[in-house]
Amino acid sequence: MSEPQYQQSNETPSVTGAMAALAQLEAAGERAADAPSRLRILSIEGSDPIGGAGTMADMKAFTAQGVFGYAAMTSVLAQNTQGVTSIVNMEPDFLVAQLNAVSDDAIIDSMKIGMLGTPELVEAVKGWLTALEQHYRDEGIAKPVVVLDPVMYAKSGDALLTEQAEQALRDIIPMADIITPNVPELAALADADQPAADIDTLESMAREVCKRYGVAVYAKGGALALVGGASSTDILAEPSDGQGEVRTTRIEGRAVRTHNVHGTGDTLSSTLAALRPQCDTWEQAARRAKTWMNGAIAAADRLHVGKGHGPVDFTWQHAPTGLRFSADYWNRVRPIRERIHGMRFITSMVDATLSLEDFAFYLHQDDIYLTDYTSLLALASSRADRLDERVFFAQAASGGVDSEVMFHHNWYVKHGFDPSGTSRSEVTAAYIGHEHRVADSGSYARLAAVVMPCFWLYAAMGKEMREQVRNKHIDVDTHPFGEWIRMYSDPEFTESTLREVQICDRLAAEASIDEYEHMMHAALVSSEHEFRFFEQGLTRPALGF
Ligand SMILES: Nc1ncnc2c1ncn2[C@@H]1O[C@H](COP(=O)(O)OP(=O)(O)O)[C@@H](O)[C@H]1O
Ligand SMILES: Cc1ncc(COP(=O)(O)OP(=O)(O)O)c(N)n1
Repeated sequence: MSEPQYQQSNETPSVTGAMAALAQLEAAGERAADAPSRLRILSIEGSDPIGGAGTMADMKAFTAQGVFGYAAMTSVLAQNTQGVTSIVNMEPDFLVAQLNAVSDDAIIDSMKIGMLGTPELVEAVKGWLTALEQHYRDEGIAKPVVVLDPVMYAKSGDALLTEQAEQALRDIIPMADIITPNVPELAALADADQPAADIDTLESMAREVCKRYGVAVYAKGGALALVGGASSTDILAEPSDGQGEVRTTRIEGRAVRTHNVHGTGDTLSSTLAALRPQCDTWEQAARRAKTWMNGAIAAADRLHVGKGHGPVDFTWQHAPTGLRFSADYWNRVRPIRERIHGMRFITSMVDATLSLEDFAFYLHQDDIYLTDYTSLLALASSRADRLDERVFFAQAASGGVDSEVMFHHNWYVKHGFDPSGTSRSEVTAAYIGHEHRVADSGSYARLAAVVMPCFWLYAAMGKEMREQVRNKHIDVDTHPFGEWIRMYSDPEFTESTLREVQICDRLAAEASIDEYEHMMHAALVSSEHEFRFFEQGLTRPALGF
């Protein structure tokens, strides 16, 4: 008997459909074995030794988008965040030699053309690009995407294009798939008297330039983001048919209040060049580029590069390097720390004017909180991936918290309070709720971070309050809240705090940027809850205490 044959006619449509789909997947798999793993994008640009604009920005933007970058340099600049001091333009033949070095050896999927400097350099690129496109047509190779950034000036006001080169630049524009002028460059291309001062004018200029040159225009509106409003909007204008009709789309983003925007235009253009081959439309590529750009600008202030307009952070999706999680947290939590240290509940504890009733209310809420906190420390122990950390959290859950609970109990007895029957306040419930939600994520790192402020903010406060009491020449042993202050300034508690912080640093160093930010968010929200927790001591709601 012969083997059964899989003949189409004998199978149901769903089976044949599945078989065809599987065959397609298998064929794609076979092809993938020969396909390049990365898109290959060329930057034709001038340099920037400070690393924020030009070739350097392009290379970093390419890497951030997961593509491989080639670079041919049109000019070498002495520039930094404060401006351009000197420019050496390449000999046109030498630029062509660089371009040929790339195109004779490798395939170019996409390119970003930026600063071209002189009419001769523009002509050199034009000649090389014409020959390349002809060669790709002859060989049946897909035409590379061409993004042309019509660089005319740096934000510092320095001219990056000679006057004579401007006409040559206009002549090369039709060779591009898209041009990416900023506000003044768009006005120059539209022959407008004034640069656009609002988004409607930017849109009509982009429409005009798109119509005039027959290419898509991505008008970068950074200059408008700086003049106010919460949003930063760019305009995408595309020829919508062959009859000169233009479709415009507003590409919206959040405005970032920063002066660190050196190289934003270069970076946006090279990001578009990297993303277009990965997207179906310019609009899709533009939205992805804008979103990424926004993250890079939002992280720019923390880079601390240069004295002028600093660059954006191309690596914003990576956890900070050289900056520990603990240092990052301590810096970011500063406003909350300052509010805690200056709040009346704390200052009146130090000068011993806090009423015993207010303190008793706070203490009892703390009792309620600690019950849950202990269970979270125990959970952290069970999740710990290292024995020493498992032991640390287990000990903190039993020994550490135990001493606080004992202190509370003794204090009630000494001062004649009976906390039984008091329920958890909304503030206490909210803090506990936050910690449990973070724990529910299942992440050990986030759990370690969410419980950290309860160690560190108390240790810092204990230390500072003890100093303040000493400065007032009050003996901490006779101070009405001295025992509480002593508990949190105790070397053993400080040591536990240090260990907990070290654990968070270790976990953060091994975390992805996403996990790092989750840890940071968990810790910062806990810190805000700490502030409210103290605050409720004075605003205490009636809970039957
Ligand atoms: N302060 C800002 N907040 C948000 N986005 C900005 C800001 N400044 C610039 N951008 C964005 O950066 C990109 C580059 O634009 P722009 O700064 O106008 O270019 P150029 O550097 O060529 O002047 C655009 O997407 C723009 O919207
Ligand atoms: C070599 C080089 N090319 C282009 C620019 C312009 O960069 P841009 O992104 O427009 O931002 P600013 O530098 O103007 O802030 C440049 N500066 N250098």
